[in-house]
Amino acid sequence: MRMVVLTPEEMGNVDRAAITAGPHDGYGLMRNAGAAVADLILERFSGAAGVAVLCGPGNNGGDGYVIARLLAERGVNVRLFADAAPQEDSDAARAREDCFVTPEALADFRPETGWLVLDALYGAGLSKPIAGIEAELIERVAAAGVPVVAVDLPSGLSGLTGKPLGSCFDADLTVTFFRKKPGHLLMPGRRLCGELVVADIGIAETALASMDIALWENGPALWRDGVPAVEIDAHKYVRGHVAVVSGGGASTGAARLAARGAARAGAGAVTVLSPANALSVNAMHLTSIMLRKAEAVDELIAFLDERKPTAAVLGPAAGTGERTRSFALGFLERNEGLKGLVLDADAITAFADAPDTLFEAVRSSVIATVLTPHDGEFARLFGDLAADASMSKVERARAAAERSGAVIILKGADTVVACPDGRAAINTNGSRFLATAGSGDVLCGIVASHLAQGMPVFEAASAGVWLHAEAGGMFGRGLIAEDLPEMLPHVFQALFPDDMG
Ligand SMILES: NC(=O)C1=CN([C@@H]2O[C@H](COP(=O)(O)OP(=O)(O)OC[C@H]3O[C@@H](n4cnc5c(N)ncnc54)[C@H](O)[C@@H]3O)[C@@H](O)[C@H]2O)[C@@H](O)CC1
Ligand SMILES: [K+]
Repeated sequence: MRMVVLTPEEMGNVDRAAITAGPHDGYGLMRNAGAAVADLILERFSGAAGVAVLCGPGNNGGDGYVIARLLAERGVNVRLFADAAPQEDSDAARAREDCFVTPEALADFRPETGWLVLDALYGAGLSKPIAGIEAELIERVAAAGVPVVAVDLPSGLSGLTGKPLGSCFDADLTVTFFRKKPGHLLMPGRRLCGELVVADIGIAETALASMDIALWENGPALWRDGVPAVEIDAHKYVRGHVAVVSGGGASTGAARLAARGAARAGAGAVTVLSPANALSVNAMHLTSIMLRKAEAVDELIAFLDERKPTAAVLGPAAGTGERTRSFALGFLERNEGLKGLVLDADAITAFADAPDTLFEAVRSSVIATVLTPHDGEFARLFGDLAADASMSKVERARAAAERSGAVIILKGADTVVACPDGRAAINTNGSRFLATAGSGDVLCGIVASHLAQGMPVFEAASAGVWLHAEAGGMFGRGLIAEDLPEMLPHVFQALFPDDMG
């Protein structure tokens, strides 16, 4: 199943639609939410001496009152801390009335060893930084190092951006409802949530039917059907031909990493395009991958006319000068044969002084273009978006995609893939071991390989990011970039077990 991610605002719409459709009213959903959290606490923290429930003024606090009551009914030692009473006649007010545990003042809360803290201060409704006594409590809990279970979101964390607004709980377990929110997946939110559980609270799947969904957690369900099958009568060029541009004599490894990634990801043919001074070093290190001289753009055009590659990679150690700029524009001006272009590293930096030249070329090109910046490269092309701290990583990547006309792979521990049409995916299978030189070069090759094989661009980019991360995770400690292409057959075997033979 495709893993839909809802913004807090969309989740509010879903809640309202579900309440209108029935059978549960708002308090019914709150009771279901509270029961899901209480069950998990009983299951996971049965050895706790007690549970201190901290309730805020809104519905997040309402969930907390339900949890306090259910745990106390089950014989758990519960203390309840809350200052402001919920608004009269609200669901949270009903939950408080039904809770027989007497609330104590928040200021009287002291974390106790062996106890669990249940954070029900703020969830989706957080609207400003947490201050005063609540901020103090968060500091006290962090200093005491006691375990924290957060209801919906760790209080202080923005469900939209994944960034804390001031003080924020660092939870061991977060239980959210119905669907994940961007703040659970984007860093540092993902880390601050601890383990994330999505609980069913009785909202029907049909609540999503009328919504214009545009954000997913990246995973095979998003693109698996688009991965090209290899037909029994396939020949190498039917399986796509990827061209990778190499840098000069002392900087050729990056292109070969991309080329190897492209080959292992399924392209039938791969050619490295090399300046004259790097031909012999490239030749010494290439076997199944072809090699061709392309010193200047006329040689590139001759190659494109003659060999008709279906996708290309430009940037890894290609240099930031005129050759790279002219090659990028040369690729983008093609109107037949070439289907996809991945611009990375130096090909991004090469346009730092003239981003609009690149964007205009991308927008007027028929070629599906993917830009793969890390944060530093992103800032070179989209300085204003990079500087806007109010934007989430998803919003930044989407705005960049819309402006440039390219699919953006904004890399990091929480890589975001965004399409100019607004679709976006947050990647969550990233391995910490991917932080190694050359890893990004391999990613370019994998993405280009899928483009070369005719996969639509958003799917090709999302698949490339996921497969690359999966390969890194499967290898684990000791990983170097050279290992990533070699892990791909194992990743594919796990993904397509029927594809042997
Ligand atoms: N029917 C529903 O809508 C459901 C909602 N649920 C819960 O409801 C939560 C959302 O409830 P609300 O929309 O009431 O929002 P919250 O309970 O997160 O907080 C909203 C209240 O806190 C105040 N506030 C926000 N930030 C503050 C800050 N930093 N300092 C002081 N006051 C602040 C607001 O003015 C408002 O009164 C979800 O996170 C979830 O836990 C669940 O019960 C499931 C069903
Ligand atoms: K919370």
